[in-house]
Amino acid sequence: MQALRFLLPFLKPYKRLAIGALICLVGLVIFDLSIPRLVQRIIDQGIRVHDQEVVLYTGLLMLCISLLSLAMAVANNYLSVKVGEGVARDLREAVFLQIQDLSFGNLDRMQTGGLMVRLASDTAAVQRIVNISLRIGTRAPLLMLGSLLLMVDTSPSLALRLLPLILLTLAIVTVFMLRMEPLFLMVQQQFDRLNTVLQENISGVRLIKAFVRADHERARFSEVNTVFTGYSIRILRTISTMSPLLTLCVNAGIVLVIWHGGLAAIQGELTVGQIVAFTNYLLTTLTPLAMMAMLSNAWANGLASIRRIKELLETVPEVTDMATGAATPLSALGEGPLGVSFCGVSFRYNQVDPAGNGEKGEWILCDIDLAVKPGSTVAILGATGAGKSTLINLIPRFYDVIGGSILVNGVDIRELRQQDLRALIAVVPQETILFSGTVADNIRYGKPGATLTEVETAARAAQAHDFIVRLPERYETRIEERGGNLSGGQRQRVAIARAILYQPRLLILDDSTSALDVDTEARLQQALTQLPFAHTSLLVAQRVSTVLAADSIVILDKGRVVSQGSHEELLAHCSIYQEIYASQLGDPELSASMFSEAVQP
Ligand SMILES: Nc1ncnc2c1ncn2[C@@H]1O[C@H](COP(=O)(O)OP(=O)(O)OP(=O)(O)O)[C@@H](O)[C@H]1O
Repeated sequence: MQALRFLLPFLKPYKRLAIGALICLVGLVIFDLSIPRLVQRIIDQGIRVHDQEVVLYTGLLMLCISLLSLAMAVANNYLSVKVGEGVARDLREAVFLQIQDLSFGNLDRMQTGGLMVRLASDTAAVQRIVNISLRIGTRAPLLMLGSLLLMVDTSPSLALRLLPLILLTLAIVTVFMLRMEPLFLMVQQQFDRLNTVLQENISGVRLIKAFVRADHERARFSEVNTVFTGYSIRILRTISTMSPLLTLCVNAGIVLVIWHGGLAAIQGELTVGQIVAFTNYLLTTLTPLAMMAMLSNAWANGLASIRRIKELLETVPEVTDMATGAATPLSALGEGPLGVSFCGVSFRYNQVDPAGNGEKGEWILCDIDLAVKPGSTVAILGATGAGKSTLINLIPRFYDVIGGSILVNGVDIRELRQQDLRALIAVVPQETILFSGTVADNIRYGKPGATLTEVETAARAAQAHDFIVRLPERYETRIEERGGNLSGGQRQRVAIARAILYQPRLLILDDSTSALDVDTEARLQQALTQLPFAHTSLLVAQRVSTVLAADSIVILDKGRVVSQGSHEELLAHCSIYQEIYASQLGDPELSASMFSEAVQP
């Protein structure tokens, strides 16, 4: 019932088509049920009394009904397929949009494989269930009910004798359906796992080869595959036990009808036509029951899919906007580069524990106070795992702070609509993401209307132009999936060009120059200071060379700000900075010249 309630809004736009399909179906059932009655008439009022006219006219009537049945069946199929496809398309879109709407925190807990299954297989399973419901799924119970009534009408005493057998068949089907539902659910879960492993293997195939882990991955896949196959076999075994049992019930029914009916006919209580009609009605009672049991596969599958889609669509994004109208308008931020203030910010992942077992993540950021002046360049330096990416991910509200607040130009970011806030910021993430398409398309991603000159200017600033013009088709060269035909450093520069072209008021580079050589990085840093639009820059880095030219460097250690100042101030007073500096660039004295080179315009 819950599943139906969930599906109703998706069915609403196709109400007329669905009603049309059901009307055809009712017509079809009426025609189906009329045939045995006409057969009875041919036998009793035609063949038995040698009345050719009755045989001829009734035969013709049956032919007309068959043709009408055919037309109804075609119309019913056409309409139900349209409804099923339409509902599936709308569901796919809803799932897709929901995935887009979910916050990073929600997505962290969902596996990509599972989401792909939701989008592809689950929506297809719902399409099947809608399609089936408008066809055989409704036709079968209607036929059964009609046949039962007509059996009683034909011979109440014979119908009464057959009642135990019909109830037994119903019980068998119910037991099998109940047994199969959890099995189908398990099959779907295993299918999710199978997809996840497969997807990880496809995306990580280079790594697997490099570490010679093919055997390990084969074993992992084989394990999931075996479990999946095991459940599938259990389902097939259950179905193959049920089929002969149902056939036995149908055959037993026919024997009972012929036996009791035959005796009644000898005593003149029943006609031959009535026995034939009764046998037909018995078949149209029991056969749909068997069909429904077979369809229980699709039903259970579809219901499990609906449950999973429902769960996904009902997931509340962890980061939400204030109610419409209550959000602060962007105009409150004024013009020009953004200033960012962290006021006592604390954060941990898994603050919302989906399992409800009270386990929450460790604190990743503790009591961060930090001010980034508008128009300045601030670098965040720290060891791996210090919380640098986490810190900058809080600014565009990829995650919401748990303690404290973040202000942008004096406005708490939670008062801004996520879309508005993000439109002011360009983030170059640590892991470069490129889409398949041309180099120019990728650079234009945030500003689709940009001219080629604008694209080139951004690429020059990102130190990408030189390598792009050496590509076979320059800016029109196609980038393969995930940038497979570019080097790591080239990918990073395309991603930086994309952010520059966007002309954000706050530019965040999350360790996105890590694959560049020191010279290229220095040129890039230089170019970033001369961008033709007013902006604030936040640079996350592990390398000291990346942060030398920043106005201010923040040292983050184990989620806390341990020091902040210019390169010279930190070199003089901050022991962690001195250590990082010495480990990466050697003797501070010797490297002083490098610093002056980096900051020279
Ligand atoms: N999505 C996540 N879910 C749970 N924990 C996370 C997540 N992302 C990061 N962490 C944890 O948060 C801590 C800080 O990670 P973060 O990526 O912010 O560090 P970082 O300083 O940027 O490190 P690196 O320089 O290696 O990128 C790590 O212990 C990491 O395991």
